[in-house]
Amino acid sequence: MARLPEGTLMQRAAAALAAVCARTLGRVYGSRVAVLAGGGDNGGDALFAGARLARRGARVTAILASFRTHRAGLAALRAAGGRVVALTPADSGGGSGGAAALPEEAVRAVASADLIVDGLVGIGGSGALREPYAGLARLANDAPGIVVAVDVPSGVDASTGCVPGAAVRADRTVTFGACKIGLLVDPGASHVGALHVIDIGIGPYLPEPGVTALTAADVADRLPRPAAESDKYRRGVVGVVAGSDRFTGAAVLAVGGAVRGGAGMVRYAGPAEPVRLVRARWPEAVTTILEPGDDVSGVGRVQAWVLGPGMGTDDRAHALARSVLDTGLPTVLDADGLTLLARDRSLLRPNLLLTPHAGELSRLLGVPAADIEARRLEHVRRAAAELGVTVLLKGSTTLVAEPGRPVRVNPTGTPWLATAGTGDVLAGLAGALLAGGLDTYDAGCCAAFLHGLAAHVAAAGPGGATEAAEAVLTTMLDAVAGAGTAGRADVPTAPISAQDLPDALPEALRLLESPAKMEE
Ligand SMILES: NC(=O)C1=CN([C@@H]2O[C@H](COP(=O)(O)OP(=O)(O)OC[C@H]3O[C@@H](n4cnc5c(N)ncnc54)[C@H](OP(=O)(O)O)[C@@H]3O)[C@@H](O)[C@H]2O)[C@@H](O)CC1
Ligand SMILES: [K+]
Repeated sequence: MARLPEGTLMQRAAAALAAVCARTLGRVYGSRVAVLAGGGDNGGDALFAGARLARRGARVTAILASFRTHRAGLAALRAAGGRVVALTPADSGGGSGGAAALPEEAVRAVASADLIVDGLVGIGGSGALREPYAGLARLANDAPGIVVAVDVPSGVDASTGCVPGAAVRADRTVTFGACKIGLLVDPGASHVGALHVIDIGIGPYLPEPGVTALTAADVADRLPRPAAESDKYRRGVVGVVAGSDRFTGAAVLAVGGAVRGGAGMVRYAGPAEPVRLVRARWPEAVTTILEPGDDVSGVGRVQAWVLGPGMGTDDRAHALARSVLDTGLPTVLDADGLTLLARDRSLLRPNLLLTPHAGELSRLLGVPAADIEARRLEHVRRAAAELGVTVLLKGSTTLVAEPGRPVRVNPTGTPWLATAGTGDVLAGLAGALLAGGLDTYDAGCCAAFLHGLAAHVAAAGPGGATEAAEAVLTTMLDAVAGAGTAGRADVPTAPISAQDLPDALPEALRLLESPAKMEE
């Protein structure tokens, strides 16, 4: 890299950025483009890209947020016929700022632009955006034009995904070299829009990432597959301790996730009413009625447990949970099981996969849930380190952390999953993968991946399932792996319920197993 002439990387970045802008505009000639340029190299990228668009006939106005502007970029823009609006000290807005403090010319240029290039700050940004950067970010968000962020939406912390103040909400983000962590982790991830990862030739020089994502091929490689000589015991028997007379659905859903997740056998143990319902919906499950005070010694041989959804948190539930954990077998601990653990840390064992949402992690760590949502990466890492186990933090971007390994971010999530009971299915599915021999880290990551894919399949319905899943498998994952462009398929979708997920899992698995389709 040191041998590349100065500016080569920026030229590659600007060329790719201009190409994405041109594709987005459709017709460049005569289009109106506003370039928001900060004082660093991120502004330089944006100005050079603006110059390229101006040379193709776009009417480009650059708004300079800082007195220190990238000189060569500014010269190129001017030479290509671009207009420049420089903000003066009075435009800084005295800290409170906002659009009102910006000159009319800048406001007009942004409001009337077909496309706005956000080159305010990139990986060199730190802390909440100051004025006038923050005001320009808000202006861009309120404008009707398409917003293309350069490297990172300004205001999003590239290394954590935290958004400490005003931030650009982009329709597209063109990022260079590698996908930054902050583009994958919420709340930053929800500012990114469609993601384009551009290889500018610095791959070999990048450090080991602290966050990674599994591709479809990675997941397919890891999934346990029955061999010719497999019997139900070798494929893995998963024991499910979930549900209660009050919460019967949790039992049915967790068992469903385990059955459809490929377990050789599912044993369910619980009170008589959920046992009846489990048998009605999943006749292949082997059930044991637990009377109050029973432990799991009579349940039979299992290789992994799913413990917690809907089981309650009273003393009996506590004793039952302890009897499961005392087996020492790999266990997915979810929902009420996590509440019990938050109250009694002596339940902690090695070989656990905890699957909290932000509220449950908040109780485990003694940190407000809002802090967890704002700094998800930090808190999932901290939970894994403090508890010494694998932690899967559910949410709009699910994260899986294990001490000493990179955090894995799940790329298949969808907002349709934010509905009651979906977590029970995830717990059952992860349990099936644990029983099949995956370790807690891979079981958590693969379960989250398949769960998200099944949700896309279910939301798209039979007509659009394949298209929806392929869109997730090809474009999005390529982008995460650093190879291209991400976009979501325009498949019509509808709300899903948790019970749709077990039924969608077989189709999700089939699509995952058809590499030809994924590589098209
Ligand atoms: N690395 C590479 O190989 C390549 C990198 N490339 C590009 O370079 C970018 C990194 O450039 P960079 O290092 O110059 O930093 P950058 O993101 O422009 O930010 C610095 C500016 O932001 C300002 N600023 C900071 N925080 C702020 C705040 N809170 N609120 C307001 N202002 C704030 C800060 O102001 P200052 O603190 O100096 O007053 C300074 O002016 C990278 O993202 C990519 O686009 C490509 O060309 C390809 C090759
Ligand atoms: K930016």
